[in-house]
Amino acid sequence: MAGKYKIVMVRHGESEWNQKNLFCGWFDANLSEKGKEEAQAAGKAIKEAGLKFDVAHTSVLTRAQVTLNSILTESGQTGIPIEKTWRLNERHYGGLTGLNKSETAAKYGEEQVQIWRRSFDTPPPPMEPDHAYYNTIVQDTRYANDPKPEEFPMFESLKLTIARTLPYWNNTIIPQMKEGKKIIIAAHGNSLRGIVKHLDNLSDDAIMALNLPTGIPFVYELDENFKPVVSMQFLGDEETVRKAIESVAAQGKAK
Ligand SMILES: O=C(O)[C@@H](COP(=O)(O)O)OP(=O)(O)O
Repeated sequence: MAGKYKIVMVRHGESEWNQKNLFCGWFDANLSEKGKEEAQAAGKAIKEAGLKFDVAHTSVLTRAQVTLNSILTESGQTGIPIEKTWRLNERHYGGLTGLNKSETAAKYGEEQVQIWRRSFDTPPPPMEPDHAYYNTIVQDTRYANDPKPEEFPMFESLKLTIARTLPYWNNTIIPQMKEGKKIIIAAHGNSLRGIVKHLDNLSDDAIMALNLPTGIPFVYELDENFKPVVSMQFLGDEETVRKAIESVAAQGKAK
C-alpha cells in the first residue's frame, strides 16, 4: 500500500571527524573526500529514483548542508528553498566532543562508550567552559539568536535531542507535508535516529541497536495520520547498506 505522504531523509556523507573516529556533535567538521563522494552518489540515487522535492530542511552544520547541496546539484533541483535549523543538529556530545571513540573505549570500556553513544537517556558528560571546543561552539555566530541561552545544550542524550527535534517535525515538517510539499531532510546520525524512533514507535531499548550509515538516503511513506506505511527504505543495495551500518556500529570498539 502506498502512503499518502513520502519523505526522504539522509545522514550527511562521512565527515573528517567521522573519518578520524572523533566524537563530533556540535563541532562543525567538514566532509571528507569520501563523504563528498557519498553525497554525490546520494544525489545520483535520488535522481535515478525520480524523487523531486519542493523544500529541503537541514541543520546549521556544514557537513549536512554540503551534503544537501550536493544532492540537489546532482539531482538537478538546486532552486528549491532550504530551511536551516539548529533543531536538526547532531546531538551535542558534551565533554566527549573531540575525543577518539576507540581510545575512549580503551579508557572507559566499550560498554560505557556504547551507553554514551546509543542509550536513550544517559547523557555524555557536560562540556565544561575549559573544554577545547567550548568557545568555538558557544560563541559561534550561527547561534546568536537561536537556541536561546536557556536552551543552549552543554550535552545531550538521545532523549534530549528528540525533545528539541520533534517540535520541528511536528510544527514545521508535518504542516508542510499537509500542504502537499515534498520534503528532503539532510541531517545527522542522532537527530535522524530521534525522528525514526518517533515514526516507528521504537522502544527505548530498540533504538539502541539502530545505526545510520553516512550518505545513503532513505524513504518513509506515511499514512494520513503520519504513521509509516513504508519504513526506512534505503536507496542502496542491501549489502552496501549493511556494511555501512556495521562500520558505524564498530566505531565504538577499542580496537
Ligand atoms: O557526533 C558524532 O560523532 C556523529 C555520530 O556519532 P555516533 O553517535 O554514531 O557515535 O554525528 P554525525 O557524524 O552524524 O554528525
